[in-house]
Amino acid sequence: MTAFRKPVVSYLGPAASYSHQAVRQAFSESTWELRPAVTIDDVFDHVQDGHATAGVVPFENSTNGSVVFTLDDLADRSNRYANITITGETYVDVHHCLVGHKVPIPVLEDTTEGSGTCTPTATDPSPLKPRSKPLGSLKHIQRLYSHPQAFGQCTAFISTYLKGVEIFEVSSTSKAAEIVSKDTTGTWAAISSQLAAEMHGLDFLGKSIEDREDNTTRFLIIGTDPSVPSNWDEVKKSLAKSGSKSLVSFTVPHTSPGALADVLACFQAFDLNLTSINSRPSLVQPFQYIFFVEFEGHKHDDPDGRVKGALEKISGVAQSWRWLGSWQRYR
Ligand SMILES: O=C(O)C(=O)C[C@]1(C(=O)O)C=C[C@@H](O)C=C1
Repeated sequence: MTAFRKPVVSYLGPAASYSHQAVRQAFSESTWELRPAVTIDDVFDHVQDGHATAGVVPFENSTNGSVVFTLDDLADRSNRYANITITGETYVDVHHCLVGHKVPIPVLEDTTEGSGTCTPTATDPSPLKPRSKPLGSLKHIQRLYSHPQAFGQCTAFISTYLKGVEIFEVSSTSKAAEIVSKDTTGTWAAISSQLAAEMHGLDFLGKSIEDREDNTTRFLIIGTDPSVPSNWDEVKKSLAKSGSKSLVSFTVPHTSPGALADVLACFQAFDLNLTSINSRPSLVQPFQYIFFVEFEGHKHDDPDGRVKGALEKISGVAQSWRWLGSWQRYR
């Protein structure tokens, strides 16, 4: 008798990362094996090479913008991820904690919190006010670990209460908590989820330290099978209710004026509403770009042929282009 093996979905780990929350939201552990990967590149590799059926990767954050690691993999400059397509999306509300070790014996005169006001500078004349205060002294903190996206989401708290602290960018927020749990000096701290702190037995030095209360990250679900699913009729009903989105990447001839506008006009010509535009360097020539356009519409659920029409028109004006997927929208 052969044991039933669950299909694998890969995500940026270790456990208790925000990607872990996203994958648990979108995939049931009763039918899927949720497997942590070390980097976003690894998630793409595992899916492309068939070691995972699906992957979950962060795409954009409402406070700090695009996740460039994911865009770079989608740009696929060396044709490593030729079979990857986007099949879905999910959103996670992101509330960061500052975690580490409390000062063992608080110093009497150390009230630490300060005024909670950043000093205005020439480059930032009206700095953001942090939303929350530290839960105790931070004077002992010398190192701060987190994922670059998380640093970008907590700028007011960091610049107000952790000025001068050395910053260490690591592969995920849960990795940061894991690193800090091994600190024997008591002077390191991490920005991570509450769950990661609890998992590693760390103290809470701050809660809700993100700049904005509505801080949300959108994750994409990736796979390698662009064909229509077997339960297509059911899927179509959901698409009709919530709508759908598609993503294309393209390059344009950089010497011809208006080339980018020509591609954008293809969407306008077929009345397709754009939902996001991004770009990443092509790495072919300095200051040439790969563009990403996300729009409302689905390649396989396109009764009036608008998506088909736009894609055909794009192939006539772009230097190169690629459909990266169509999926049900959640927001
Ligand atoms: O570091 C994590 O916990 C992640 O899952 C990555 C990530 C990201 O890259 O955006 C996910 C959500 C938050 O925006 C911060 C970090």
